[in-house]
Amino acid sequence: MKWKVACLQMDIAYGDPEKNYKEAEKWIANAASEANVLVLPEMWTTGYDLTRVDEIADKEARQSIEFLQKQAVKHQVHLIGGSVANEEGDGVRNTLLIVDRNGQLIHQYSKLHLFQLMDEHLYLEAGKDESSFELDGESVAGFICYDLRFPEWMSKPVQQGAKALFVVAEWPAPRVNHWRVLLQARAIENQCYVVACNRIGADPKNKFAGHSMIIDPWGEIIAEGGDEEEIVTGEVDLSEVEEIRKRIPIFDDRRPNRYR
Ligand SMILES: NC(=O)CCC(=O)C(=O)O
Repeated sequence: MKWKVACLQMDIAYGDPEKNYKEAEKWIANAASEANVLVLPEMWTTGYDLTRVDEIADKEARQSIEFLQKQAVKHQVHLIGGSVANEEGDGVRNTLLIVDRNGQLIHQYSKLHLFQLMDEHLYLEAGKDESSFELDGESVAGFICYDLRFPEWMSKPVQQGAKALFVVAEWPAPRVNHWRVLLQARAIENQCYVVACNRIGADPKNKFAGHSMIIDPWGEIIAEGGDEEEIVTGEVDLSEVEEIRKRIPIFDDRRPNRYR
């Protein structure tokens, strides 16, 4: 399976979902002419306006799901639909929405690791979902920002067959070095593609890094964004994963009973 992927490295209006839906519509239309799997950033409907999150979160993510379904069908693209503030019965979660080109919501994943430096633990609930899902019959997985610092969590779907890991983020500029190195490390240690979309711009507390990245299973950077709004595109050829896993068979050589 080959995909042309695009990371929508967009700015996000703080606490203004209606403006963000309008902007995202333009971004999706532009990216759809270049790619068939589009990735939006973390919390793209609201940004990190957490003090108002009860007011502006999307109820059961309904409006966001409907928006993504309409865009996916209109442009015939799969949408790794970034994450949104999702108000569920027992609280608000940071939820990644995956919609395929037929408009089916094929998976939801709520962020497991809440990032205390950005107050997530004060306003959000941790998720309970698995990260893996199938896209065009291929096993892949989706993660959200701070999850990137937890290699055991990111390798879990890979042990079960995932060949590509999607990451959506609002990763601040002062730690861009961590972002780049960790993404490359996750690709190398899991011998899989990593497709990571980070926002750009600033909110009242943080300036964000951009530098969305598409990395192959050997750890080579196929494409990387800079410090501006842009669409970062690259080709993902999943047959490469098998090739690399044969070259250095780390999954055969693992000794899990010695790791605890
Ligand atoms: N939105 C996030 O989870 C940010 C994570 C982050 O900045 C980090 O350093 O980790």
